[in-house]
Amino acid sequence: MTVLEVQGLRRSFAGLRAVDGVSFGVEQGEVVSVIGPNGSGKTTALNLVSGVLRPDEGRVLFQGRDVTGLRPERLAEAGLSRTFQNGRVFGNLSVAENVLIGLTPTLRAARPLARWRDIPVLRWVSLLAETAVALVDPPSVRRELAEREAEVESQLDRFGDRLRPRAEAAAHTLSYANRRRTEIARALASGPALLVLDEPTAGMNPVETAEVLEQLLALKAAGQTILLVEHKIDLVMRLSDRVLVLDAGTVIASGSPDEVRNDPRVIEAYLGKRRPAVRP
Ligand SMILES: Nc1ncnc2c1ncn2[C@@H]1O[C@H](COP(=O)(O)OP(=O)(O)OP(=O)(O)O)[C@@H](O)[C@H]1O
Repeated sequence: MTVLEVQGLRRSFAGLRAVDGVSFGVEQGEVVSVIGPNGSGKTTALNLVSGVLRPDEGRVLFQGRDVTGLRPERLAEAGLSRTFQNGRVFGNLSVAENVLIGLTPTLRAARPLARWRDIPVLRWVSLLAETAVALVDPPSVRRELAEREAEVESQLDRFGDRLRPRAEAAAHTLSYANRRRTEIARALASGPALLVLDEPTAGMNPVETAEVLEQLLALKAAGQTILLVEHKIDLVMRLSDRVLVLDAGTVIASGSPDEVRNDPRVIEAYLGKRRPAVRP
């Protein structure tokens, strides 16, 4: 089954074509990586897929549904979760609370009338209902949150000694690598059909990178569908089923890691701009 289908995406910034007619698909259980030199449009492409930016042209189909232009929170509810290049966490909340927030799209009792949020006239009714539920704290909400705590625990366990002992620590006290782990745990908490990761190992040392690679391989083995932007080519080659290479906003090559590694256009794009990225 095709989880994500991107058709002819375009997005310009002040005349600069950051993404210029990009099309690709992600099948269920696949890991697809997007690579390319700096400024080639990778993050913009992820932003278009995950609703952070609206495309000037093109369509995004998620699980067969046209979701072009939907906001990120609606996409999260539909099953598309993402992380950001710079590791966004809520600094004053604990690690466990950050992960709990990732479960918001799955809450039912705590978010009555959530589906009315997109209807301008009824939006306030939905907000009022959520506030009332928060103030009254009915047993159904307590039960739901207690159930969700088990999910938070299991996400923290995924990162073992790195996050488990720090569950109650404020996120601003974490190392950079642990913030990235917290962000991944938060994105996974809702059980997304598609996990979108923007440079999950950015700023990590080789040991930390190897650890994240193992965790991503475990996720892949468990059947998680992943779309990934990453500069670390060794990680991309080990993890990906397919690799998409962007240059100047267009797809210049796509295929298995081996096909892409040996593609002359890819070698040229990298050697012209970032010498050590691709090893022939
Ligand atoms: N909000 C923006 N406003 C103006 N220009 C932008 C904006 N976002 C991206 N760009 C430009 O679009 C082009 C593509 O940027 P993008 O961040 O998508 O590339 P990238 O491949 O992710 O780069 P990197 O590997 O450095 O993260 C770049 O020239 C960038 O300067």
